[in-house]
Amino acid sequence: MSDFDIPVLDFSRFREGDAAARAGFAGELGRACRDTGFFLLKNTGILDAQRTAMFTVARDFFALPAEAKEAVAIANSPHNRGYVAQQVEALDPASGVADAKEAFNVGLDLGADHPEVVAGKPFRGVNLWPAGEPTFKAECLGWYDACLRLGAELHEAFAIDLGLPEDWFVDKFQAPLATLRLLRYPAGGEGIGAGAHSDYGSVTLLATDGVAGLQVQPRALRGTGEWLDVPSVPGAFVVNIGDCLERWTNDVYVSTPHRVLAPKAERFSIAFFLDPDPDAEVAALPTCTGPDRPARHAPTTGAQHLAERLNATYKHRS
Ligand SMILES: O=C(O)CCC(=O)C(=O)O
Ligand SMILES: [Fe+2]
Repeated sequence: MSDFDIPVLDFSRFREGDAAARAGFAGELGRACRDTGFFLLKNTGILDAQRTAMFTVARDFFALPAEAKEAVAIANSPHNRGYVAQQVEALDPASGVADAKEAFNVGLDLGADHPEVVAGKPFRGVNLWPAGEPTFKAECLGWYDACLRLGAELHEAFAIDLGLPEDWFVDKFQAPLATLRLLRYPAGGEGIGAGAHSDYGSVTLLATDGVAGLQVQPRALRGTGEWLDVPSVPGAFVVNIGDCLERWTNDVYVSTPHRVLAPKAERFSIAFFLDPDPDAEVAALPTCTGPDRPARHAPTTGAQHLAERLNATYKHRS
């Protein structure tokens, strides 16, 4: 396997396999996380029917009149939820080009009377929902839960690969900072779909409709101006490591820059960004540090890390 491979991993080996199969899966996963930080994950247990329904409601949402979408604009939420119109966000601000995509964010679904919402805890707030769209809300929350479970199981495999107890991450993902993001890239091939960036969280689970456009820049290509197309396998998730897990693993796992070209045909994708609990300590893992590898980053928390990454100008790696 070279730096250029985006391997396809079979999650049923981990979920249904014996200890040896689970260890084998974890080893392959670990290699992908160290090399490219991107892999495809098939046989996740999420049914095609649920995936189809999710894409259908996303398509219907973006087809609503602009006023209906603006009524749930992210500007109305202090907690990173709601609708983002085209040309509003620039994931690569240094490029001077805004993203052609539009998006809708859903966070952990807490009621207005939840103690952490009442207390005004950062990122803890109510979701914004378009009026009269109960199916939209139900599918979004169903997808959110399915991704949360899958993300938690993946962290068991990360723990095995990293030489930690299998349940090491469990108490760090009890009520995590996770964001579901529906994305629509308009047809036409103008500008950039989503500018070059790395993701902020621990891991991202991405479902796409198969329309090409997503590209990654593994370490070996940095500075060359060359990008690698991410292949599409029907039903499989594109999974990538984000900055939080890179930091947690003391840079053993890699959070790889990626971008989305403006597609010729309309393109939809459903991203799920999984960050740990707000108060979870994110400090270099004991198995990723040693005399030859001192901790490279100061300890932080889930909420602090996310706030810094959302507020800061995006990082530029040389
Ligand atoms: O839509 C995609 O394929 C990727 C989107 C992405 O990278 C992001 O929103 O962080
Ligand atoms: Fe991304």
